[in-house]
Amino acid sequence: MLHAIGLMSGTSLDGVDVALIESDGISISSFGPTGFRPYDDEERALLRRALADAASLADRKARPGALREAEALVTEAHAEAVERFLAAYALRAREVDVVGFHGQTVIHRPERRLTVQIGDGAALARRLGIRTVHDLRAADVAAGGQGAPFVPVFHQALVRRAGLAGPVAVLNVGGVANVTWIDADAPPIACDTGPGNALIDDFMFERTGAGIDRDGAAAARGRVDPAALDRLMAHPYFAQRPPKSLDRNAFSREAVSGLATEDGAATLTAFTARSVAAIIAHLPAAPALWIVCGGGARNPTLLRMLARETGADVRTAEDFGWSAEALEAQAFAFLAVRSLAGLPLTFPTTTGVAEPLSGGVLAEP
Ligand SMILES: Nc1ncnc2c1ncn2[C@@H]1O[C@H](COP(=O)(O)OP(=O)(O)OP(=O)(O)O)[C@@H](O)[C@H]1O
Ligand SMILES: CC(=O)N[C@H]1[C@@H]2OC[C@@H](O2)[C@@H](O)[C@@H]1O[C@H](C)C(=O)O
Repeated sequence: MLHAIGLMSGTSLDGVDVALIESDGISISSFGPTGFRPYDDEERALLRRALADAASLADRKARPGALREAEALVTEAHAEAVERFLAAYALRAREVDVVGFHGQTVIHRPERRLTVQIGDGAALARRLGIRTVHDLRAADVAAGGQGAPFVPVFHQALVRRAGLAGPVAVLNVGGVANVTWIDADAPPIACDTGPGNALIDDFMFERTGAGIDRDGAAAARGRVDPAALDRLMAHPYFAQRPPKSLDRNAFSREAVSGLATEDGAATLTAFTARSVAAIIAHLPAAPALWIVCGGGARNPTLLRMLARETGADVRTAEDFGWSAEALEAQAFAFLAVRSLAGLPLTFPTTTGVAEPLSGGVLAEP
């Protein structure tokens, strides 16, 4: 068993999640503490500029425009996050066997065999004095895979550890939503389902300056506009069979631009719920249980809409003693251990690679 720290900075641009686990990459022997290092408004603005400057990237090593400055910020923020975490829990770097460093996705175009997560893994390893596995998505995309989602193999370990009979769906609602369908020991089936919180966050940022509909309060007061929801659901992505994945900015919120803020929030929240339910038609069997993780698990309005749209039992990661917020960081700790062991990170049924494939680049301190 190794002590591994996982680091995730996701598409919501809210900050760096940190988690410590003990695992051999197959089972999880213990969950350690978790941490979070938020981005401040200035850092988030720089990351948004970097996302915009990355839209035209063709060379995954190029760092035009704000990307070089943003990569330095991402590396520094992750280093600070780990250093504060170690200090908070009186841990020493030599007690950590490996760090799994996802970095910050700035562009994801698997159809062009291009995915870029900024963050300097070699610099982070040197700064922390800990072996660091980074650039975890590159091998999958280079092999023709979707390059996402990567959490399914960890979801499967969680479901197995909880002794849950399948079929169970584990749904991560981050900026983008992704689902893992798990039944017994069959390979997990997974894909991005559609929008998670990103459209809601961006809409609320535009209308109120706060990049969140906290507790789904605005959506709860609003009314879903059926015509706008139908327009949103007409996107061809929902008819595609898995494996499939998304860039954060894959969907437009133009359909709700004419709605009042609360009705727009309600309609975008319903869009997330209905697009999640649309994946059921592409699964071997409808899950009777959905376990929601990611920040969206904190949105009761979304959870209510998910239960209505799926017709299933919708619970949260916390209901099972998991950490909704830190689960992705835990996953990248698990994936880093698997990378060191040469175990597969992705599968034909999760990203569409031809064979189970390992990945990640190891940087020694
Ligand atoms: N109390 C809350 N009420 C409503 N939404 C919330 C709440 N707390 C968090 N969120 C949502 O969760 C988001 C952060 O979730 P999370 O950290 O899972 O995203 P992420 O990991 O960056 O995304 P991704 O998994 O796509 O990379 C916030 O941007 C916000 O939209
Ligand atoms: C390219 C990329 O960073 N994709 C993210 C994004 O955020 C959620 C969803 O889209 C998922 O596909 C993925 O992250 C999670 C951690 C994953 O790979 O499982």
